[in-house]
Amino acid sequence: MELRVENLRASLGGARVLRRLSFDARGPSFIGLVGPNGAGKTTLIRAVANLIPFEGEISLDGAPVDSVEPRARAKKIAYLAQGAESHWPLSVERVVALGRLPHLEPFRAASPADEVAIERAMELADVTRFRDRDVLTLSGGERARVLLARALAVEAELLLVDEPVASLDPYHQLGVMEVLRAYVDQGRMVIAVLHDLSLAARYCDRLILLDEGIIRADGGPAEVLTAETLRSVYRVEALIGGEGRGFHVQPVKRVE
Ligand SMILES: Nc1ncnc2c1ncn2[C@@H]1O[C@H](COP(=O)(O)OP(=O)(O)OP(=O)(O)O)[C@@H](O)[C@H]1O
Repeated sequence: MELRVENLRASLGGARVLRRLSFDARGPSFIGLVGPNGAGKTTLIRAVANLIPFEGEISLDGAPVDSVEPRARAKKIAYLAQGAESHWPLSVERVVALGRLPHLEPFRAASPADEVAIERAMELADVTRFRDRDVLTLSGGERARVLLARALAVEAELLLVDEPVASLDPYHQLGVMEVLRAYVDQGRMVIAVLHDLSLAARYCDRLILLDEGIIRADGGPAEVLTAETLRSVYRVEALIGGEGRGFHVQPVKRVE
């Protein structure tokens, strides 16, 4: 899978949110999209999912995303929105099964491959024990994992997730990062919007740091999360240490 973003621009409500943004990503890759509030992270992944109008080019394996037939696109790209909610009183299993919709032939029941994907996704997101529960009766963090399972069940080559760990306890934050890592290690691409810089650095192959609609840094976690970028982009002094899975960033003071 190859993703190319070339000269991407997008405006929302008359305001320019993304300004001439370009990057390429290839092969199995776990990309963390980081940056301060309002930087344009959600807008960028919504553009990649072809959910908002944009100028410039976004292509997947050479095909512009806006030219791909919607059902084919829904199989190739899964998107989990920030704070996504479930509004209907469906069982957990039914909600996760919705992730298979792009794969279903009209008026056909789920195939064995669909069943396997649904079971696997529930297992990965640690929600199998809730399978018969009404999703509306779950806690916020449990529901967030069900919605992640729905996105995993798509088995898309590109998974876009917006703040997937925001409402989770530490155990499940690590669990979700491991699940996303494993998804990439199966040969797919994940782009995750993350505010927890330590988690981002420890699990992602690459970080793209956005600020005011432009890419301010792009590279390995230690290259991107320097004292200088944390000061100039996030406006914080931070303690940075460790490497690999031990890498950590601890913001300690605001810079005015
Ligand atoms: N419909 C809209 N009309 C006007 N401005 C908008 C609209 N939607 C988003 N914006 C603005 O676009 C900018 C980028 O928003 P976006 O949601 O992409 O940021 P973000 O980096 O994901 O932020 P956060 O970390 O706070 O979720 C923000 O300043 C936001 O206020």
